[in-house]
Amino acid sequence: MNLTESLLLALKAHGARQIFGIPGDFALPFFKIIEESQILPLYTLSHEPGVGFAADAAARILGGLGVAAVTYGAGALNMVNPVAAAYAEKSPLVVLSGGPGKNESRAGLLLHHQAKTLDSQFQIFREITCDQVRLDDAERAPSDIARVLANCRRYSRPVYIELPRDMVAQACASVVAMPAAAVDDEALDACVEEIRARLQRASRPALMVGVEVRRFGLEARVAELARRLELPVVTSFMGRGLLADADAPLLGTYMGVAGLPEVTELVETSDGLFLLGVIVCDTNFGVSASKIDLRKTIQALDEQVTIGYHSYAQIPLTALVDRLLDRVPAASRSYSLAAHSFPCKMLADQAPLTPTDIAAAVNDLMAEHGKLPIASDIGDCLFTAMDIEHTALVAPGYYATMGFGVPAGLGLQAATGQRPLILVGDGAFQMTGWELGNCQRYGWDPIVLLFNNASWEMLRTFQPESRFNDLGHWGFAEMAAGLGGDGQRVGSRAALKAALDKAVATRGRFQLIELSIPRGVLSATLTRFVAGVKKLNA
Ligand SMILES: Cc1ncc(Cc2c([C@H](C)O)sc(CCOP(=O)(O)OP(=O)(O)O)c2C)c(N)n1
Ligand SMILES: [Mg+2]
Repeated sequence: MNLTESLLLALKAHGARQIFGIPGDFALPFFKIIEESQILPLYTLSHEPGVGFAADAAARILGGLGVAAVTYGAGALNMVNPVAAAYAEKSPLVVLSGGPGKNESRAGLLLHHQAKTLDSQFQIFREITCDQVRLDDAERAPSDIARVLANCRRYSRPVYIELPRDMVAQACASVVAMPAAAVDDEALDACVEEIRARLQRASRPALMVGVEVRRFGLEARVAELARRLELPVVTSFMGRGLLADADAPLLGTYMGVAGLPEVTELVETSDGLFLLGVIVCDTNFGVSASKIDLRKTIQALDEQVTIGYHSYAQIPLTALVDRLLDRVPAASRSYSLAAHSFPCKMLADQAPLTPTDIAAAVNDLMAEHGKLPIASDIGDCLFTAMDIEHTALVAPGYYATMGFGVPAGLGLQAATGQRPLILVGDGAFQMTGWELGNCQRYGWDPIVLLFNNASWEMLRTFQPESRFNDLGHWGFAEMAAGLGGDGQRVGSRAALKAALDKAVATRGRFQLIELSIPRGVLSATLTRFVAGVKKLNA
């Protein structure tokens, strides 16, 4: 077996199900082995940001590893932003980069794709990954790969693997997975007992679930725990979509002043707020009407549990949830809450479109045809998603990079085989929407809702006087056919309903519905968000 095959088998054993990539001369040798070995399917896309976002989304939706394969220099450095997004949002993404062979630097020439030194790329990725390795020693490679992939899964953060092109076909032993890190049983018990005592003492305990619950595949167990503890559950903004299909007392998504009043009230008045796998960041908490005193909460994140002024170290979320379930008796009755009612039954008349109409039309579509997993870009399309029924959702809710939506939708379909719904603004579509041109080769057929307000509208809400937020009119619908799909521009509710019905009925080609939204017409959530931020900053 050669080094690349050993690596591919290890990736598969650690939960990778496909590779997204763009080759280059430094990567051709290992791409050849990927293609010929058929250990993992390879999907090439058109621009490395799309490769990174697609691989990230595949990791998020499957709870496995996402794999992004690129060439050295121009390819890998083109993907820094998606890897940084994966790091910030705790997505287990593996970056495979080709690299110069051992002797190439000895010729004394600068190499093409070299930025500063031959090691610069490695140093850049050190900053946005939790572990890195250059596979320049076939003897050491199996243990190096085992360590790096174990850390990728354990910390749910990206890792960087550089494959010098003179190493990829070297004979190499298979990789033996590292055993899971030991957990101190007594510390775990003490931590669980203290959490239970805190929750029992609280008069208004509540559970907030965040991204780590999905990253470690804990949704069903956390739903069971919420039922047993009889805790109302909310998701963080980033955690939207969590527990969508679980039998859990889910109240909604916490968004402070921008969110549902009953959710805001529950979270901000709770005297026993249990943050499970929640990243404590501004998009999750920045819009709190009353500053939540985090010192009064229980926070479990990054293998640490903080209660008040003290912390328990090395308590993985899985071990914590499992031990809580061991200690909390099964519920005698099923505990559920009145589900929040979302906009629905859109009136299919000639009225112009608003984001709330779009959410209602999507809810009607899902009520009739079943839920669709959603990949959303940032912008008002993501705020609109807060009015869509709970369903699997991948979105860069915290790192907030544009360009995620379309490639992430392709990643979802590659990973799950399910047809996704993609929500994207016109500005973000201009960045990576062209990846739709790859759908035909792979038989992907997402339904794309393109929110066209001819504007960087989110920016305009903060700085309305700036004309540079005007994007002008791009004929996105007309471009769809050239990319191998079907496009339609709609400006009324009736036209939207008809376009969605046609899209659902058409399989095998992506369906792009360009939604003409009048300037300044915002979703209810973004309207509340902007008003809330202005009030908090006043
Ligand atoms: C890669 C990238 N570049 C720039 C930004 C800044 C930015 C926003 C965030 C605040 O940083 S929101 C926004 C406008 C988005 O426009 P569009 O996709 O059309 O959506 P909408 O019209 O709904 O706003 C920009 C440019 C970003 N988030 N990501
Ligand atoms: Mg826009």
